[in-house]
Amino acid sequence: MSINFSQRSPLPKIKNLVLGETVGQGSFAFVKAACLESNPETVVAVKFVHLPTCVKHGLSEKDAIQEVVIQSKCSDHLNILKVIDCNVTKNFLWIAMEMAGGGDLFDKIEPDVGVDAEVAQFYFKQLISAVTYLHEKCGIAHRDIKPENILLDSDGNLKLADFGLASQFRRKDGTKRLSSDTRGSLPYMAPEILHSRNYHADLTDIWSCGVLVFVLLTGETPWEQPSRDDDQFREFSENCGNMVSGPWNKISLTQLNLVRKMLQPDPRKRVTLSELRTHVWYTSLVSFSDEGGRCNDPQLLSQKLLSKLHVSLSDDAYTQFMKDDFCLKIPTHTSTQPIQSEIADLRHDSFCASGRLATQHEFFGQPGSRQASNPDTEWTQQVHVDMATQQFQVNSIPEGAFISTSVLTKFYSHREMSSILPMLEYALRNFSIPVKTGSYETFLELRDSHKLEDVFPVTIQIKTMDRKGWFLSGNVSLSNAYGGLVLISFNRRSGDPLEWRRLFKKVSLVCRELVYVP
Ligand SMILES: Nc1ncnc2c1ncn2[C@@H]1O[C@H](COP(=O)(O)OP(=O)(O)OP(=O)(O)O)[C@@H](O)[C@H]1O
Repeated sequence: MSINFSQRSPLPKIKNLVLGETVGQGSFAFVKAACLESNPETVVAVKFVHLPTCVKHGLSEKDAIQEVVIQSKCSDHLNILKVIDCNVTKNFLWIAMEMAGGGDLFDKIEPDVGVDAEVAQFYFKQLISAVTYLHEKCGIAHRDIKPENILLDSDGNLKLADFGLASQFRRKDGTKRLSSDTRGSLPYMAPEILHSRNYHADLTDIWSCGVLVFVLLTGETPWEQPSRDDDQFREFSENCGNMVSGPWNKISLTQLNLVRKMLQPDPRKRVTLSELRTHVWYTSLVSFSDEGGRCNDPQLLSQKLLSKLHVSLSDDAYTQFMKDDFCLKIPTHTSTQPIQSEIADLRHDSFCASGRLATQHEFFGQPGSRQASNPDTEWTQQVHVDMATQQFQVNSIPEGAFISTSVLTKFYSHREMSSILPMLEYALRNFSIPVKTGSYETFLELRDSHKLEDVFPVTIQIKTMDRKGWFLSGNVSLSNAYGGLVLISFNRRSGDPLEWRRLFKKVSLVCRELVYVP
């Protein structure tokens, strides 16, 4: 799905708000930072849902509005993304929400590794707290709990978002309504959704939380779908959940016991939320949070997150990778697959253009940037404390790391565009991602037709199939950043985020000469 909303419809004006940079884009919507006209310190996020695109893909305007109505009803919890205001205009539904300054949770999960166990515990506690509030106070089941629908605030607290599939399972008189539709994302979906005629939607949320904890602890989903056609799920069912091989090996006993109770295929035997809240993983304190479960040491949390995030650019990794993966171009299960009909070329992204890249760090002001007075030291500090840069470092994590406010699938380059573009093009093409040759020449043409400082950002669209055969799309965006560096950012739009990060890591390794490592 290739959408350029800006070319199709101009953005509506929103009273009292000044729109800033684009902070994210999904299949139907994009999100911009905005601040109050009267108080620029107050920053919010505004999501613009493009209604014609929704309708084109079978989602009615009413469905899109219903999502906001439900989310507004349950906005009174620390771990649920707050809706502030919304309205419908000719082409857009806009929703002003609290800004999730820490970006997406999925972006902080290392594929095949997961996150630090204490970080997993912290997010498990916050998620169970949010789901308890949703079920017990609001009578609403989320029905699409997965890392892609979880954002973080700038202190790293979890914010459950995307209520597009949520439904009211408890009636006003307290009785429960059964569900019968097949909704959700297959790897996170409870088996009864596929196999039973009627089921309790709230119980399926507990299953999805179990899969999510599994992903946090291992960096992969336990199966593709909860059906007997899936080898992993069949093995799990045949062994009554007693799994010790593969990714299950990475989980310690206490957590394994917990995950198995949540992944109980019989919903009547599945652990309840109140039982989960008595589990030691829920009751014991996390070193970087207060009694209320809120993060009180974001720096420690960032360091713990970073301790698992690593992109190796070493000679060994490079040689091994070139030998095993890259030049062989083995199709089926080892690499991405082309979608032949679409060949991406380099484009000027007028929508995100803002001259020099205004990053969220600047928008909000981050530790280290406020006090810095010398522009040279300012950019070095910014780049060096950015989690994205630190993931390439082999040694210690420097003091001052902060929860990254934008995607981690990015690197800075100190090289010229004449080196960057051909190398990126070479890497992408060798991962079977169709990109037109001659992107540097295209860049020069674009530069001639724009003012030099206005040519950025330029983007290359990516549409491919991941190694499991699922659609994966997004773009690689090149912007001018601090100190003359070029920021190369891989922005996922749809598909498995773990696969997206795998792709980013491989491209970074192949293009390692481009990557700026302090
Ligand atoms: N409140 C927010 N604060 C900061 N960033 C946000 C916020 N809401 C969304 N984003 C960013 O925008 C991206 C796209 O938003 P979202 O996933 O809601 O769009 P969508 O089109 O509804 O998604 P989908 O493709 O799942 O249907 C998110 O991945 C996230 O990076």
